[in-house]
Amino acid sequence: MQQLDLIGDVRAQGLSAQQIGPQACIFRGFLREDAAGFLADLAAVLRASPWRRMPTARGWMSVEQSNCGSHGWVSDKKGYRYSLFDPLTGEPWPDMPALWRQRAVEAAESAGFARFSPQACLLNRYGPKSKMGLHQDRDEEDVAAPIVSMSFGLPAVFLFGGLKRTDPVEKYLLEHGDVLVWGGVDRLRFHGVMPVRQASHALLGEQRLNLTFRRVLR
Ligand SMILES: O=C(O)CCC(=O)C(=O)O
Ligand SMILES: [Fe+2]
Repeated sequence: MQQLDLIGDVRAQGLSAQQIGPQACIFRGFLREDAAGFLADLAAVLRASPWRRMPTARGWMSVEQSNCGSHGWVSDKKGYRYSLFDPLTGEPWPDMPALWRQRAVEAAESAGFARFSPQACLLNRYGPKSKMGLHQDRDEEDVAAPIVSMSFGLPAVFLFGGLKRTDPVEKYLLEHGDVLVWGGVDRLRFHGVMPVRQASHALLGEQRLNLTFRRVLR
């Protein structure tokens, strides 16, 4: 089993890495210096593909979502899938900003996943009380690639379960600037987000933003 081998390097850069599974790791404050750059890019992404709430077979997502990259994750009454086009505009999704891609690739590499090449970035916007139920990320054909997840704004409690829905879950606080990477033997673990507590973040106000970078096709 491949273990994280670059935690030493990350620490040397003044960042702390918290291993939460054999191949899962939280890099605390990884994006501390990048928030302004990410927010500038976010405005451009959202001009092309605005926030929207997606329907599911059983109701509505509690988060607002968008995508950038060549592929975007979409949900409707028929189910979940990746699409080359934004169903709201009929246009391709906006490009993945270079800074976002670069930091996602660096985080993956720091967690032991070299040559990560994401095709999709799903954007989630959590207002107060928004949550995400336990699920697996399994709409991607390529589960050899990790998921890289970036958090900004209000903190949230991330639930990290096992490979079965009924396995016990661990709880980790994800804060502004944290990056979580999970892959390999941890790639299909159930996970979710507890309802975000109402508060105001200095930069982002009453919201939490989460970006997940995914390799869709092999
Ligand atoms: O918001 C998060 O931290 C996780 C989001 C997530 O699991 C997803 O978009 O599939
Ligand atoms: Fe997920």
